[in-house]
Amino acid sequence: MGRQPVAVIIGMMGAGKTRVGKEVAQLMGLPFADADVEIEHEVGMRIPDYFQRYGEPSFRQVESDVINDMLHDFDGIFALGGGAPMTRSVRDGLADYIKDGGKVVYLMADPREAMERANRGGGRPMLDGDANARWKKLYRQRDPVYYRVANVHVETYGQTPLAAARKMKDMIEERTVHVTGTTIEDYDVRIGEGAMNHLAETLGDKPVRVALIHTQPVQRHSDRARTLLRKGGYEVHDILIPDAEAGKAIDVANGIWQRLGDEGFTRSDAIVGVGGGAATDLAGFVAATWMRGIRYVNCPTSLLAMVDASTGGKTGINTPQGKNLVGSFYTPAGVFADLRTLASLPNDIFIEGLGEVAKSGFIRDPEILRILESHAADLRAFDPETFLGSGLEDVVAELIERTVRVKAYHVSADLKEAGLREFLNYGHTLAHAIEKLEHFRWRHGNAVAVGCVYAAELAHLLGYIDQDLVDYHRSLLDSLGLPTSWDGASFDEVLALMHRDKKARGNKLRFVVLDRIGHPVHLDDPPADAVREAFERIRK
Ligand SMILES: NC(=O)c1ccc[n+]([C@@H]2O[C@H](COP(=O)([O-])OP(=O)(O)OC[C@H]3O[C@@H](n4cnc5c(N)ncnc54)[C@H](O)[C@@H]3O)[C@@H](O)[C@H]2O)c1
Ligand SMILES: O=C(O)C(=O)C[C@@H](O)[C@H](O)[C@H](O)COP(=O)(O)O
Repeated sequence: MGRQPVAVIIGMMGAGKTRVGKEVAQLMGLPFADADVEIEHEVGMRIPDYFQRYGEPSFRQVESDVINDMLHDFDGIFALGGGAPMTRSVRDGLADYIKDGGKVVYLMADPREAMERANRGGGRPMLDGDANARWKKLYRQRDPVYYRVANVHVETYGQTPLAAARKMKDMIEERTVHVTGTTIEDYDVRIGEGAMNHLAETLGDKPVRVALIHTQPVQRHSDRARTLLRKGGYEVHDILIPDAEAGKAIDVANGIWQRLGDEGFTRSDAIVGVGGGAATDLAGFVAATWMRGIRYVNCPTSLLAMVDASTGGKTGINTPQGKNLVGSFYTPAGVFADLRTLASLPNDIFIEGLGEVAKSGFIRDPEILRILESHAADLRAFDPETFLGSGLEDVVAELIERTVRVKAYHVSADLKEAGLREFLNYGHTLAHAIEKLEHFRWRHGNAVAVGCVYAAELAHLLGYIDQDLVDYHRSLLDSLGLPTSWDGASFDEVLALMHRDKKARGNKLRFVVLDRIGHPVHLDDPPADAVREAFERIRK
């Protein structure tokens, strides 16, 4: 692929495409180009003169040629004239550009303001005659086309050009993973600063009430969600739940069911979960069970929830007998991994999330492992206060996107975990036992790190992998600040809990092991002595 614009801006005359586009280019340190200026350069005269001399069809042909050339030969921010997307060949060019990863941004300004600005400027052949009436007619024709053609929609009502440009920059830089599947409605995982801005657009206009489920440590992020929801016109019902695993409990779910009943939640209302994986697991569980299922959206705020828990539809609670023993597969309508929320995430909880990131590298995407290796020291030193705008932010965004893609790959093909999805459970057979035996004082991602080393030892004992790969598990996880050993209980206690793992069948244990990096396999009913010996090897 050659050069292509970082973003193409479309929208009505007067929406501010040039003004805002120039600001965006400056913020991103990129060149800016305006299609109309390029056309004037090409034809050697001003556009009104060209229109008058040769007419609109000839102008549209030149416009299309110039734009399609620029789509392959310009690598900055490119603003198009208001009428350009109405030409078929321009739309085709933009569709190909999107397929190659391009961003076509519909700049949606307040129509009244845009109309006034367009009429003030003059020199617009399309507005000859009654300018207001012409503008309104064009708006009615063009708005639905812009909306369809664009893959990024930036609403700037009442904002200054700089504020609009900042918002557009965030949205251009956003990454999206599309989750599909034959048994689910598709949804997007949006990753970026400001990703939460998509809340209302994703919930749509059906819900009247929205239950905003969150924990206390993420209060400032749920406050932002509440503001966005209120702006979207919803009646917001704030539901504070106990933090971390204490929130994943039947009495918490029961308390929320009572509130939803008392506060009149119907099937068309919705739930938004804001917080770490425990909060999003619980929010999803309540959504799955209330009236047998209502719409929900996750706003994960921990790294672990962003890369794993918020996506894929495993919802649930713990019981006194073990981790996640009650729950359902119920997919969200959208997931917003807003990187701004990481600016309050404590270092140890960030590092914990790297456990699931590494797991995804081991089972599917070796590039994740390479990124982890080359940025281990910076990742380990994660500081929420300096994170946003730092070089590390891009690295973390890339890791989140890649890990979510690994998750999407498995859940799209096998939502209900008939086989393939079990690979996401690499390291979890032991991890869940550790969490339970440690009374949930051990963080999930830390337990998964130890569990991956255990699975590697088991695989090595049974001849699947060599010692080097076991050592690599230890050295990589250790370099990230993750634990690789545990000695908190007897083998018999661990074994009893591993038999309650959801992969177990009858009296037989079932593990996921690797036979090489990126290639997991199922291990059914392994020899008892290997199961025990692998455990001895992860003890301190
Ligand atoms: N459903 C799934 O597919 C899936 C996948 C992986 C993990 N999980 C579950 O997710 C849970 C682990 O998630 P977790 O690691 O996020 O733990 P967590 O939800 O317990 O959150 C960890 C702590 O960090 C706080 N926190 C979260 N975001 C914060 C922020 N931005 N600023 C300040 N504090 C913040 C939380 O309030 C909590 O105190 C486990 O229950 C695990 O079983 C589920
Ligand atoms: O999505 C999955 O499937 C996973 O197994 C992802 C795991 O990382 C996650 O911890 C999940 O909650 C484990 O689920 P469980 O079914 O083993 O309870």
